[in-house]
Amino acid sequence: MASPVLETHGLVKTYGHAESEFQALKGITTQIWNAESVAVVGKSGSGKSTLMHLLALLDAPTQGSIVLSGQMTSQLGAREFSQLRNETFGFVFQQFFLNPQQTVLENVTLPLKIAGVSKAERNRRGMETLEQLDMAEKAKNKATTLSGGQKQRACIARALINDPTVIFADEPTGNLDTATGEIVEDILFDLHARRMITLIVVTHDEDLAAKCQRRLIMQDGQILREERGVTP
Ligand SMILES: Nc1ncnc2c1ncn2[C@@H]1O[C@H](COP(=O)(O)OP(=O)(O)OP(=O)(O)O)[C@@H](O)[C@H]1O
Repeated sequence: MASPVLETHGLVKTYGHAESEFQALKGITTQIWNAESVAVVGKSGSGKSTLMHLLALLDAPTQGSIVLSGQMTSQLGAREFSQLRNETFGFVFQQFFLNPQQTVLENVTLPLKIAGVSKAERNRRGMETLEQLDMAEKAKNKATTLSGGQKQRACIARALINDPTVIFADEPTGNLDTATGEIVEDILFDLHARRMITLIVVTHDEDLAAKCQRRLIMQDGQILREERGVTP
């Protein structure tokens, strides 16, 4: 039977203090199942990115809890917390977040460097992953010399390098033209299907959301409703 990879219980996130206080999430209880694809959709300001940041352990909730593979994350120390995040999650962002001073290979292998993997092993695994994404010949290029689609493929390679359980993609095609965006979508859904990677996508793009098995529709810091099924 499927088990949740992530569960949230009564998740509240409040930004600011006193008069400027704003409740961006108002008590979210949900599950993300192992190996499913989920889109988080809703109007601007509805809380999508805030929810993603909490699920990805990039930020802490004001109230409520997050359980990752059965483990209550609030009980982890800071070091365990970042180690778990580095080992379990891969990230693909609209803005790429590649270091322009570094080569593609250095960018892609950064999560391994953080995990303390030797340089030889980093380079071996980096090249293997770049080959899978048809990017091996760009390994020595500086990240700035890549096209948008190539940058996003480098980001997907970086997201994959630690063999993650979950990939978080925040508007992954937002900076790409339609054709390039579709190639990137195909890569992400192919990885999801072949490697059983859980895919959590935050997007305004209805076509992209429709390709996910489930959609969480957010409004004013709450999940308004859920939709299931992939639109053909
Ligand atoms: N650091 C912050 N300080 C104060 N308010 C914040 C902060 N981050 C987000 N907010 C507010 O929380 C609400 C939810 O923001 P969030 O970025 O999660 O929305 P979103 O649905 O992802 O929006 P978009 O689609 O525009 O990216 C918004 O009203 C936003 O202004």
